[in-house]
Amino acid sequence: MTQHPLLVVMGVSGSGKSTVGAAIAQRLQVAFADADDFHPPENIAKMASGRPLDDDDRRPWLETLGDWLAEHEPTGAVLSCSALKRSYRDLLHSRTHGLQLLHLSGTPEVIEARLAGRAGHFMPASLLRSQFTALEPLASDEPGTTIDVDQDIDAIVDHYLASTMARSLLT
Ligand SMILES: Nc1ncnc2c1ncn2[C@@H]1O[C@H](COP(=O)(O)OP(=O)(O)O)[C@@H](O)[C@H]1O
Ligand SMILES: O=C(O)[C@H](O)[C@@H](O)[C@H](O)[C@H](O)COP(=O)(O)O
Repeated sequence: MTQHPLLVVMGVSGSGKSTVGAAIAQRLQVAFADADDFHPPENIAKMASGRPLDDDDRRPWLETLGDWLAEHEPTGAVLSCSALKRSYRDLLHSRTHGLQLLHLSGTPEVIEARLAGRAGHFMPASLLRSQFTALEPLASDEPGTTIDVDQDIDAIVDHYLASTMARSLLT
């Protein structure tokens, strides 16, 4: 692990990005942000009305997120962000150095059950199918780790921290 890790926790809605991202940031003692809090009101209204975002809706949001990450390079940070497509992740990389990714991966069944149990969020569970359609899992040339979300939160965090520690010992 680099001294000041810069990490995006990615995945579809309900995969646990906010929960796991905040827990990793706490363990690493670095800043945390949730990309949901950077959506303009139009994006929130669109999702809340049951319509998925498209590339044009997401571009300015991703640019803002890339700038947030770049600002936090000196101290390290964790950002939970869907980052569903390779092109979105490439945009974040283009504004940063040394960005790592953690993909929280799960079956539609497991994640649907999580969304059903989550209250008070603007994102309707009906959009989950479109999230899986858009999702492009990490490719082998992308710097990151994929972890199955069908385990408890502490296990996911421990697995991630152990895997990055092991990788840093090998480099
Ligand atoms: N590993 C897990 N095991 C059980 N419940 C989880 C796990 N990860 C997240 N949750 C719960 O699932 C719901 C969705 O998690 P959340 O962090 O909001 O996902 P996202 O930010 O990806 O939409 C929340 O109610 C959260 O408490
Ligand atoms: O790119 C998108 O379509 C959105 O970012 C989406 O993926 C995200 O999931 C929503 O903002 C809901 O927020 P949660 O992921 O917290 O459900």
